[in-house]
Amino acid sequence: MRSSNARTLFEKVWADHIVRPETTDTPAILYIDLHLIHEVTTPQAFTLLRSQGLKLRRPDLTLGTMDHSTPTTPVGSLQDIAVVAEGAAQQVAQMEANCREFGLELHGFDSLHRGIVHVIGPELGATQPGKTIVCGDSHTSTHGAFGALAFGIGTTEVGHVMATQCLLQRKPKTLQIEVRGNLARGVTAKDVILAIIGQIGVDGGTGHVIEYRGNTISAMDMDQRMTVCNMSIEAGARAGMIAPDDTTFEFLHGRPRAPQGADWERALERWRCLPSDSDAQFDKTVTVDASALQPMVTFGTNPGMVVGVNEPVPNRSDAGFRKALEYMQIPAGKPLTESAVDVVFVGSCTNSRLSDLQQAADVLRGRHVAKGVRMLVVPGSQQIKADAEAIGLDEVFRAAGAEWRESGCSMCLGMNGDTVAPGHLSVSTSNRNFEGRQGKGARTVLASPMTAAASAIVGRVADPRPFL
Ligand SMILES: CC(C)[C@H](C(=O)O)[C@@H](O)C(=O)O
Ligand code: SF4
Repeated sequence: MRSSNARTLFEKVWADHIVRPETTDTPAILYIDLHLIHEVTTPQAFTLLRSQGLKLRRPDLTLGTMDHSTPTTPVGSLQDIAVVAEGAAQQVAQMEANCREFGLELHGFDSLHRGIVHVIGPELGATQPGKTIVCGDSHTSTHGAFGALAFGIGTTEVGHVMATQCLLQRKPKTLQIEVRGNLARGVTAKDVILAIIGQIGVDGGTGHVIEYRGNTISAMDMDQRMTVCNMSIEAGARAGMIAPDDTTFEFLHGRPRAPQGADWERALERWRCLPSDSDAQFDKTVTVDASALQPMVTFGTNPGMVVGVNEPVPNRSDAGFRKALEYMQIPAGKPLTESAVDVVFVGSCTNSRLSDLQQAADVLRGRHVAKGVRMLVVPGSQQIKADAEAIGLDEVFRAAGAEWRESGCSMCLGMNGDTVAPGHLSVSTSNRNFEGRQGKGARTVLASPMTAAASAIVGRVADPRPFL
């Protein structure tokens, strides 16, 4: 039976945070529970605050890290960063100074919790169900895996949130993506989200907040759910969300910023009310059969240009498609397994958590990276680095001939000096394969950690399943 007040997860979180409702003339004013900040998109906002003599409205709801411009080779001090990349050094020093001046918590160089902003929020337990979370970064959608409404904002909006803890927003529409079926061995959350983007297109989610549902999603652990939500933005969506459940609660329990004791019990009560009502209506519905999926790889210059690793690259005559294949130097009609690989990158906010590293290590254990291939493994946070080292993953990577690095965004976008050379082909576990994303003229194939590791061994894009 339909009841008129049935609501989706998104609608519940939205309604809980309305300070002033939307009208035809004005967007809604939305209260923000957590503002994550990093060194790239904050300098202008701090300058604005300073020039207007403003303080942060809620420094206690603001959490900073440095990730994009930080070196992944060990450095002794801030000064050493200049050696890596000059602009980067300035950004990092400025972030330190700004956070000190405004009294903000920053996970700087010495912090065990420094790492990619979308990795440390969940790791600290700051990311929680039902929260509104923003950051001047498009992959803020990652935090939606916990049933939070989380999205990227522009630099001007970063300033608004700093000054007011609020944001002007138009209410997006809702899109449910129902993913059903058990994943075959060697097929991961990364393959699921790449397949979804392949199916609905890079603008398939435009104007919508996606809720991922179905038994494939509920069977996923939090790392996998984060991988899925992370790439919502690559389907054009405003945000991606997954209903919180026991998997979510177990992940959060006991983390430093999660509620404790009686507060935890009260939080659980609230969180259990968040999932979409059974008769809630979505503006749009898409169904995906995940049981038939194979490992996916991108062949073009957007994440929607994707095929199964053994499938031939499709042939289309439109100019955009031709241009993408030309840039990628990938022929239509042949599978990517014929393409030679120069670089393999395991990392980024999509796939740099412990289980991702474990999957790559499982493929590499006792094997070696092919001659001429450079493989870089970059954990998402210093905590993940420590956890990985505690179980010997660093040794597996080093023994295989891969480089084991400090945490950060690294080669995902190459702001810190970790780049792919012009013309080189990189198999990357990151989320964007745009022209020049990993370096000028670099060619990027997006894939799962297992596919990336298998490709490193073979020296061509490779199906990981024979290595499992
Ligand atoms: C630098 C930052 C603004 C950017 C983003 O918003 O996503 C980056 O993280 C990216 O992945 O391209
Ligand atoms: S890892 Fe990549 S996608 Fe994620 S925040 Fe950093 S640059 Fe952006």
